[in-house]
Amino acid sequence: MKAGGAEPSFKRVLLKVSGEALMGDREYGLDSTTVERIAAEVKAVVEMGVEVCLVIGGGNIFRGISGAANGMERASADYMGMLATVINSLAVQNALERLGVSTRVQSAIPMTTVCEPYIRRRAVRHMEKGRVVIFAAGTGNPFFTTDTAAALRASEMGCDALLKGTKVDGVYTADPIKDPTATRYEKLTYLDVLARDLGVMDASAISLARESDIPILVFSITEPNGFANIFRGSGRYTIVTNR
Ligand SMILES: Nc1ncnc2c1ncn2[C@@H]1O[C@H](COP(=O)(O)OP(=O)(O)OP(=O)(O)O)[C@@H](O)[C@H]1O
Ligand SMILES: O=c1ccn([C@@H]2O[C@H](COP(=O)(O)O)[C@@H](O)[C@H]2O)c(=O)[nH]1
Repeated sequence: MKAGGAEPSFKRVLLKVSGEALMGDREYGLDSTTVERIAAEVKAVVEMGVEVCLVIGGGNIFRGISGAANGMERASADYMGMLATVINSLAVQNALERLGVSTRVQSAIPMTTVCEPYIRRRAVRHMEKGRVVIFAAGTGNPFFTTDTAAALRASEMGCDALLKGTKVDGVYTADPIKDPTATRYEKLTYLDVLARDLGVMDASAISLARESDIPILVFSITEPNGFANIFRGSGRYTIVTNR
């Protein structure tokens, strides 16, 4: 499947959805209309013949760093954040299955009465069978983020691209939500993102994607069809690669 006109074909991709994007206009938690819209876009992309796996953030429920700022031990707070991503993953799984999309949730923190534990070879097999695999609980380790989990799972699954769906439509010279004068890049290298300290994704995720040579496409998932349009050749995104 072609993405972005002149971009290479993507057969298997990992979509990272920020937790905050699942809030819609709410201040906290999940907006069911937004979850259903994103699920419908994932279904459309699967129907184009693309193998899709997902990592969902937890920022709409809990971030470890906020717990630590309020005096909690950081590792415990991070485990709470990881559990938040499991809640989001189950919500997205449910929305996909209501649309008839076959899915599996695999958690990096084993909770076998709720979902499968993460087993790499099993996840690959699910994807080969056309199932959407949702990787929950981040990396399973505190002090990391779901961006790093996304780069890790994309590497392990042999994905052709990591698509980061967030609230902004690409990478900017500064955070566009805080700085209205920030300008948008069309294309960057991993080293540019690291050297210019562009905060759209954490440095460990960028470094891992760089090592695995997996292009990162940053796009707005709050924009209707933001994800599906990338595969229709009409998507708006910033692409981060080695060159
Ligand atoms: N240079 C930059 N270019 C674009 N966005 C930036 C930049 N610097 C900071 N940002 C901010 O980074 C955010 C992307 O992170 P995002 O909100 O997706 O967080 P996350 O940790 O991936 O997910 P969650 O919402 O689950 O915490 C954007 O919404 C944007 O406001
Ligand atoms: O590998 C990981 C992934 C996540 N966490 C914790 O979860 C929250 C939510 O993830 P976001 O990436 O911020 O959406 C994060 O703030 C961490 O507290 C983790 O510890 N390890």
